[in-house]
Amino acid sequence: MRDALLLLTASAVMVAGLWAWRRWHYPSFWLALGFPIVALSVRASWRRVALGCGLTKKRQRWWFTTVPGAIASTGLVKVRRRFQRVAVDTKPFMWLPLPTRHGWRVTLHTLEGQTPGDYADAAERLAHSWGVHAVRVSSPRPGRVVLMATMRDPLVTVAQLPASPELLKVTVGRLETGQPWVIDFRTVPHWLNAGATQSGKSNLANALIVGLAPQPVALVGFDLKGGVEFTPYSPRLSALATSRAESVGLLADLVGLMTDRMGLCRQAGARNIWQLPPAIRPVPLVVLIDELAELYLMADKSEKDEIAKTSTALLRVAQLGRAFGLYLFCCGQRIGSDLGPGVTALRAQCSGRICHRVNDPETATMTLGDLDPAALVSARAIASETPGVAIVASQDGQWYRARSFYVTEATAEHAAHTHAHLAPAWDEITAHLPESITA
Ligand SMILES: Nc1ncnc2c1ncn2[C@@H]1O[C@H](COP(=O)(O)OP(=O)(O)OP(=O)(O)O)[C@@H](O)[C@H]1O
Repeated sequence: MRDALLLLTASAVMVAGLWAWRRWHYPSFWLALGFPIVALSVRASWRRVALGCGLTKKRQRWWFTTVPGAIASTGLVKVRRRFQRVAVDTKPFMWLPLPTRHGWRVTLHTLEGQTPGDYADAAERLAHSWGVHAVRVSSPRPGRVVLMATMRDPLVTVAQLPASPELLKVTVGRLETGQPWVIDFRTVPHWLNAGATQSGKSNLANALIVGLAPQPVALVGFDLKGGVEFTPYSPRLSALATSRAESVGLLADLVGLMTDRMGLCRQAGARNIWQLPPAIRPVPLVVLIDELAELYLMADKSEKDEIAKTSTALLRVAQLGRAFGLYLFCCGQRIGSDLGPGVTALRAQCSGRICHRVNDPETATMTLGDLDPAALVSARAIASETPGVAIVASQDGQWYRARSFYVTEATAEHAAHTHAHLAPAWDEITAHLPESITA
């Protein structure tokens, strides 16, 4: 019976392999030999693995068992086989593994009382048992979990940045599942991008600039590192603030712009700018902030007022900006409550979270917040040899390991110069604002 099942499984995985080959043109070795062997060994060892990883449940079953019987004339105890109810370990039902680009995936039926969290807790144990790089858990519907195994780290090398033709949507890298890592501002309007120095934050901002530069959007920069990061991209930026004083003015403009767009939407009976007719729809605006902490740090008390204004304005943009086409991408080495209550409130508004390599667990905790604790462990494990690798809280509500495409400053600068003619002038954008705001 067991052999027949294995034979059936082998034939099915061969068919699955052929299908995958036709679809993705797999290397024939993995298809013809590697995957069927792996799939068979996964199926064959599932009982032991599930038992070892604590994923089985005791169930009462009718079973033939051996029980001691009468004492024979030789003095030995006779044994009898009896059909009786006993508690046996039951494993979750496993479907056939299917090949994926970087390994395989398999669907399981959860046992009563189990949740996807139980499988997520066991993911590391499963990865070690199967000898794979990582196992990720998702749950497409109640009662089912999908285990996605990656054979080796797919983030060691990632390909080149592809074109991003869709408005406000940029493919910035690759997820460890092999899928593209997409930053879609219309789905997740505000993002926090944290990481220690040399962890790849600016590289990600470069990827965004290259992706957004050919699109009909206005880009606004806040570069409190004295402008060293964003000044080379100024041809494509509609406005750039490089000091605290300039930031206060630019943020006041942004708040004014938001209020103006609110009025426009109200008059047209629209809930957001996307419901306005294209002829009167204002241009969407992506605000890139490098070194967020610089906006909040206070050298002496004289800066208190400026910081309060900055903090309030930025929070208002984060709270109300989405409907009026204002999107935030905030980068920083440390984004914590020690910078003041403004940062904590801003963080709560940013549902997109990216955590590169960090130096301390608190930064990972502050960035990834209340995500699965495994995400924090993963963030802490990012090696300094792999800049650009990050933990991303994605729009599907899950977290992923991902790596941005390598985009040099020269590439971003070239994109900024090539598409400079698409940068709307700031005076044009703010033309309707009252003098008191733009002054
Ligand atoms: N995705 C990537 N792939 C390969 N190399 C990368 C990647 N991202 C960054 N790097 C490398 O890491 C270096 C540091 O990256 P980056 O300047 O983006 O870090 P950072 O976090 O902005 O540092 P800082 O805070 O000091 O400005 C870059 O010079 C680049 O060579």
